[in-house]
Amino acid sequence: MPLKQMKLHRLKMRLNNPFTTSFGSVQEKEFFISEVIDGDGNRGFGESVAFASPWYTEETVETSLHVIENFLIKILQENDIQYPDDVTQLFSSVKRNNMAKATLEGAIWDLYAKRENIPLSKAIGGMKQEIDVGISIGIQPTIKDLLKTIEHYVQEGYKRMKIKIKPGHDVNVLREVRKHFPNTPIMADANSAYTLEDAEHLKQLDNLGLMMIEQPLKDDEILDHAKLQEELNTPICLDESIHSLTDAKMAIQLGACKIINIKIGRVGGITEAKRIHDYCRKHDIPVWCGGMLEAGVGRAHNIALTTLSQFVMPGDTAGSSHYWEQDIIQPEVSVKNGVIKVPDQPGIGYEVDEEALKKFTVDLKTYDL
Ligand SMILES: O=C(O)CCC(=O)c1ccccc1C(=O)O
Ligand SMILES: [Mg+2]
Repeated sequence: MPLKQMKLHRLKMRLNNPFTTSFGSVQEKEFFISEVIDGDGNRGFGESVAFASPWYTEETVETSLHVIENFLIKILQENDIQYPDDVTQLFSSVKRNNMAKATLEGAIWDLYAKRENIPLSKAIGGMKQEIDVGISIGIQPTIKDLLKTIEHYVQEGYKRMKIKIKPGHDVNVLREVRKHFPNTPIMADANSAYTLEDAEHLKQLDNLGLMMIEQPLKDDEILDHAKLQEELNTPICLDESIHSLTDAKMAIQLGACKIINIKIGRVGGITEAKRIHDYCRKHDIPVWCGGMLEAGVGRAHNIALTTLSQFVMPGDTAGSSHYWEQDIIQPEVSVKNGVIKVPDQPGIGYEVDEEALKKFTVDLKTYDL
């Protein structure tokens, strides 16, 4: 692929509502839109997902920029890319920093699909024309607020409700939720807030009919997750623990989880996400696509990934308007009855709205490739 230039648009956008997890709240979001341009004037887009502080993984907006500018761009300048999969191999000389890598790799995948004149979903081997999505609900000020919020999203048709939990705000809350919504598919996400010593307490979740509990323990506690899964009937789903196919293999073979949440940024790009997907498919492990409060470009990548066959559970890719007053793509991502229609235009299948992009841009850097 004749890559000519990479642009890094730094955007600042404000979420409609603060999003609260066991680790704190996010409302202002700074991130990068990567734009790779070829010799024929095609443009591919990617989006970075690291937050301002390293609460989710060790990466931040600033570490992403540091790694992209000083290492990853050089690799693209010094090597020819035949196929997007090459990028993962080339970037492997840089350890971890997966979100930085995925920022550039995603743009190259979009460019590749546009050059081939096919949707990104087809370029990666996806077959679905529609995908099912659920919604992730942050910690609310009161149980009453939470119940009202859930009611709203049940009415909108989202396919499952993900409720954030933390110590002191878990079994009690979920019991109440289950009482009001006896038949709604519900899951919980702890974002690493517990230790194995909480096993007895977490066992109380077993009679609430949850689809799964996501990431109860620390990201590197794969062994402890295996011990916890032995105690729990509720399936464990891993999020923060899975940075690579190697992590996924270890987690599955040790019995640390029964379900995996795949996030493109966390695993270093679409190619690695596909490899994890393929392994899970072979081993009958259901997967679903997680979210990082993305703007439209990242959302479009998640939609394409979710068209792969082993994404058998609703993901976190809610509609644009749930997050943003104005998104940066046209049309915005819309969800009807918990379903997104997969776009059939080339590449990510949504147009980047140049005016919106400009409006939210606080810095722009250009690198010749
Ligand atoms: O709606 C979304 O994009 C996902 C929301 C979410 O749960 C989340 C948001 C930011 C960081 C981590 C997580 C998570 O899945 O743990
Ligand atoms: Mg999670």
